Amino acid sequence: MSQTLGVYSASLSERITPITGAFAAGSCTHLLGANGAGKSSLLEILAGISTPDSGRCSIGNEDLARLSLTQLAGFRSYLGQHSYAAFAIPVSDYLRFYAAPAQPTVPDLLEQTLEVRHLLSRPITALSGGERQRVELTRSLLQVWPAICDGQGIILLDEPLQGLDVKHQFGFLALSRKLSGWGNTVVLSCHDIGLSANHADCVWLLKQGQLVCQGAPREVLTEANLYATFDCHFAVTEQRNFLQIHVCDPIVLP
Ligand SMILES: Nc1ncnc2c1ncn2[C@@H]1O[C@H](COP(=O)(O)OP(=O)(O)OP(=O)(O)O)[C@@H](O)[C@H]1O
Repeated sequence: MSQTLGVYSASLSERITPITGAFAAGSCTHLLGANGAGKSSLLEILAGISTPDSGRCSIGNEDLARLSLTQLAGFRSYLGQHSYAAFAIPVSDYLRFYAAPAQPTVPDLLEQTLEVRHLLSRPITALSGGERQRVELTRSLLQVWPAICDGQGIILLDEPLQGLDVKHQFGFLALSRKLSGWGNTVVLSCHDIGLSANHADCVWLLKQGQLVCQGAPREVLTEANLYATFDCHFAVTEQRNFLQIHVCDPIVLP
């Protein structure tokens, strides 16, 4: 089954107005927009956690609503913004609890990127914010790792970079591209426009629950589109094949 994700006129009361679009299998899409723009709400709809009031979602040729949670759990990972364990269990137990039966240990690729091995014996509640986020990212990918290895995974991540230091941010963005390169569908939300400009195959700009535009970063991340989305003036330049995006007009307080 191809794992292209589609939304057709999907809306969620006062959070998302009807949105239509597709996230291609094998692509890494970043959702960008101001606070409250609807990024988390859209991810919840795509994950099957929130049911749209109207419209529908599809995975390949299947209607998302027709898939059971057990079926989804085999290939779809979702990491919310506040997915934190509340109990002081060791990281190793936490990861083992969620891991796919066929992949009980952390694969080398995840370890190289997220570096959680030295944290395994520590209580999860005693980690720093960024360390916990690395454990949560590991957990969410470990859960569907066999499907990811087959290029059949759907990976939905709400602000995966939150709390990560620079090295782990870049490492994780490289990992996201690698996993989408294997055929998986990756959709994540991000607040760093400059990083998304250079690490996404596709970006969606959202504002007040609406899709402003979507497409390849170089086509979509124009000064006009960014102003329309964020109400800030941006300067977009290119250096050594990298897009550089800065706010160029400071917001003047009264
Ligand atoms: N559970 C909820 N019930 C009702 N409204 C909600 C709920 N969660 C979010 N909202 C509202 O829906 C709108 C979209 O919120 P959402 O969390 O999707 O935005 P976001 O783009 O992810 O924002 P942020 O960047 O701050 O995380 C906001 O107006 C928010 O107040």
